[in-house]
Amino acid sequence: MGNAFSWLLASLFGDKEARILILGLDNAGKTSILYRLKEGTFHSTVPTIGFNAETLEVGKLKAQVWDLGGQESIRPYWRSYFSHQEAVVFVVDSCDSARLDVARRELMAVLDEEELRSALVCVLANKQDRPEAMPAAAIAEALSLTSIRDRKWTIISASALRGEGLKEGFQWIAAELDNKS
Ligand SMILES: Nc1nc2c(ncn2[C@@H]2O[C@H](COP(=O)(O)OP(=O)(O)OP(=O)(O)O)[C@@H](O)[C@H]2O)c(=O)[nH]1
Ligand SMILES: [Mg+2]
Repeated sequence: MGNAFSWLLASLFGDKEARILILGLDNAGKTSILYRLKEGTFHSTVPTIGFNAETLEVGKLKAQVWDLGGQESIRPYWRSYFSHQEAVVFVVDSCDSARLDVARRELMAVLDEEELRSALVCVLANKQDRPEAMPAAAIAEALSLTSIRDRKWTIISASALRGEGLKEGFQWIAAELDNKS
């Protein structure tokens, strides 16, 4: 009852918190993106063992954001976080062409999960500041994004280092959530 009432108030006053997961292979830049958005600066990071969780406010979107470790041995634990998530931000290292196929398989496995069947998908093609970065269109093709038919998705060129493309990704999620409600 208390929860239902506070949710109603939150809806009325536009203070609903979305739940967003940041997923992707190790070294993609997930933690860098989370803290770039949270603090506005680019921090050095260490590989995430477990998760980081922060509340982010991007424009009018307020979200609980979970950044999970992407190492192969940790990926089986991702599914513990899948329930009640409105969106997945899937981060790709645009310079890591050798592992794009692994990234595609991991993304498709995530999209097959029942608990995430209505989650929005925003792919961030990160590290676009580097000269060897593949363009977002090539990454979209390598990830077979056009085969995704059961949900809204987008791909955005991004750089956690320069702070580019990140707000745009979260604003896209906010706009799509507004359309849904
Ligand atoms: N040049 C460049 N380097 C980046 C960018 N984003 C992240 N990095 C670097 O990429 C490396 C990995 O970044 P993390 O944010 O720790 O990656 P992660 O996806 O959280 O990795 P795991 O926690 O192991 O899953 C670090 O050395 C970052 O400094 C970017 O936009 N440009
Ligand atoms: Mg990390």
